[in-house]
This record gives sequence, C-alpha cells and structure tokens, in this order.
Amino acid sequence: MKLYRNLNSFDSKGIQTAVTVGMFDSVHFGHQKVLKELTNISKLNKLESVVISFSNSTLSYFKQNVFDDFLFSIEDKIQQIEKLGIDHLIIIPFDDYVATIDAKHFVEDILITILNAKQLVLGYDNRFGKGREGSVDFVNKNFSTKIKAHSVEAEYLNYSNHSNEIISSSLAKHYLTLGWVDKIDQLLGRPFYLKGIVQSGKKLGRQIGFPTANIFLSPQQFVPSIGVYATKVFLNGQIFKGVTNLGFRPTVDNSKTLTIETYLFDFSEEIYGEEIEIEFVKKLRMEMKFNSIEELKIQINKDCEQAKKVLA
Ligand SMILES: Cc1cc2nc3c(=O)[nH]c(=O)nc-3n(C[C@H](O)[C@H](O)[C@H](O)COP(=O)(O)O)c2cc1C
Ligand SMILES: Nc1ncnc2c1ncn2[C@@H]1O[C@H](COP(=O)(O)OP(=O)(O)O)[C@@H](O)[C@H]1O
Repeated sequence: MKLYRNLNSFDSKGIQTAVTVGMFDSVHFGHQKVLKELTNISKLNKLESVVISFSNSTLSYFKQNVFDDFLFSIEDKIQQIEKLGIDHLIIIPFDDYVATIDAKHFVEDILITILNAKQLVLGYDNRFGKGREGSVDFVNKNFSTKIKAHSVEAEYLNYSNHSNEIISSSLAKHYLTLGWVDKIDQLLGRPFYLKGIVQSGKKLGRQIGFPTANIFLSPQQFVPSIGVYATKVFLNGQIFKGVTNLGFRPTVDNSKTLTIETYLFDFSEEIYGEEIEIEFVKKLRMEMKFNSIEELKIQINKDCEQAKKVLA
C-alpha cells in the first residue's frame, strides 16, 4: 500500500481508480464492509483502490477547544487499512480546503482530475463536500458518464438484545465508557488497546508486592471507564498476562491525572522506557478507596486470581 500525506503527491498517470472517502477511526466492521466493497469493485473493473482519510476529526475542525477523540492512532488506521488490501491511502488534514470545497469541485478537482476515479464507493451515511452535499445520488445524477457511485449498506450488530444497532465508532466509545471491553471485539473484530512508554512512578508498587508498569497518555486519548481490568500486555514481541488499574488511586494519592498501571504475572524485569501495548480483555471491578494499604493488597490479590481465570 502506498501512503500519501497530501492529494497532490498522488500520481494517476497510467492508472484508473476506485475511491472511497471517510474518517475510518477504528476500522470497525462497518468500515471493513466499505473497504472490502472497494477492493471487490476495483478488482472487477481492473482499477486501483484509493482511500481518502483524515488526520484530524471534523469535530475538532469545526469546534474551538475540541480535540480529536479518536479511538486509535493514525498509525493504527494505516495498519488496519493496509491489512484489507487497499492499494493507495491518502491521509490529509481536515482543513479549510476540505471543509469548503463544494461537492461538484470535489468530484471534478479531486476525484476526476487528481485521482482519475472511475468508481466511487460510499458508506450508507457518508457524504462529501461543503454542507455534506456530495452523495451517491449526486454523483450518479451529475457525473454519470465519468464516475459510477455505489452505496454500501450499514453493518448491524449481530447479537440478541442489540440486533437493531448499527456498528459505529460512537457505539464502540459508548461500550468503552460502560467498561464493556469484552464486547468491543463484536464491533471491531479485535480488542481495544492502549499503547505507551513505561515510566517511573512513586515506587510504592514494589513495596506492597505489586510493581506496576505505568504509562501516560495524551489527555485526548479515549480510554475505557475507570476501574480494574484483566489485560494482555505485548512487550518486545512477547505476550504477558496481567491486571491493569485505570484510575486516580484514591487510596494512595488521589491524583488529578489518570494513571494506567499494570501488574504483570510471573514477571520481574525492569522495563522503564520500553513500549507496551495493553489489550483490555474484561473489566473486573470499579476503582475503590480502601481504608488501608493492607486492604488494597488483599483486594489486588483477589483481582489477580480473578484475572488469571478470565485470561486462562
Ligand atoms: C490490580 C490493581 C488494582 C488497584 N486498585 C486500586 C483501587 O481500587 N484503589 C486505589 O486507590 N488504588 C488501586 N490500585 C493502585 C495502587 O494504589 C498502586 O498500584 C500503587 O499505589 C503503586 O503505585 P506506583 O506505581 O506509583 O508505585 C490498584 C493497582 C493495581 C495493580
Ligand atoms: N511484574 C511486574 N509488573 C510490572 N512491572 C514490573 C514487574 N516486575 C518488575 N517491574 C518493573 O518495575 C516497575 C514498577 O515498579 P513500581 O514499584 O510500581 O514503580 P513505579 O512506581 O516506578 O511504577 C515497572 O515499571 C517495571 O520496570
């Protein structure tokens, strides 16, 4: 897959393309359906597949002091889109140009002139151009001799009580807010994870028998609800099992900043400065304020037992 950071670096000489446009944060099953349709249409029509996506959210562009609250990093988006066999990925900022170009010029200047697009694939609710004017109908009505546009139906959640629910990044965020990390796989086909560099803390962990690897994230990073989780940790290509506390540690310091700390089972190495990826498997309980460190230790022991069962 070829990656581009601006539209003008795309060279369509000698190629014709099929294109889709979207934010694609989390590349959930709905996004995957659109991207698979794009590769199918590309193959059938001997075209190269192109995805246009954005490095910041529309919300952060339109609203002041609102930051991106993506579920995953841009690097994650690139990896997931590459896995689906897309030929070209263009990631550009959602800026004044993107926000103000009207649908007609989007088709003429971007799709036809820059990308030499012959087919366009859009998700069921996907629009492009100023005021969201650009749609499948708009393209098929005004540009039928140049581009054929296809709409991809929504992907629904496939389990009993929620069968009418459309899969979306907002639904994934809602699940995480409820601590339902064990249900994320049904939306994305993979678990939720957080990645960071292990940094030193107050060194209290090892004194109480539970050294914890701490990572710090940008305040904009979307995180699951506060509490204790059974987790799997990826470190230098190896997988470890553990328990992660995500919270403010009311028993020891009631800190203002969120801490994400993981005790790894059967592990005793120094890993400050190393990158770890924490996969959230199941929420075990809420974070609580204990009357003493002794009580906290007893509870952490119980958490470990429970996590080992969940992760077995
Ligand atoms: C599995 C686990 C559960 C925890 N649960 C709580 C909790 O419910 N309440 C709390 O105040 N701190 C909780 N902690 C945080 C501990 O207070 C913290 O790990 C300890 O103070 C070590 O801090 P340090 O990494 O700065 O040395 C938990 C830690 C772990 C590993
Ligand atoms: N089983 C383990 N789980 C997590 N970290 C461990 C473990 N064994 C050793 N460590 C190391 O110890 C550090 C945590 O010790 P801790 O006393 O909690 O210090 P800190 O307050 O600096 O996090 C980790 O960052 C890691 O380098």
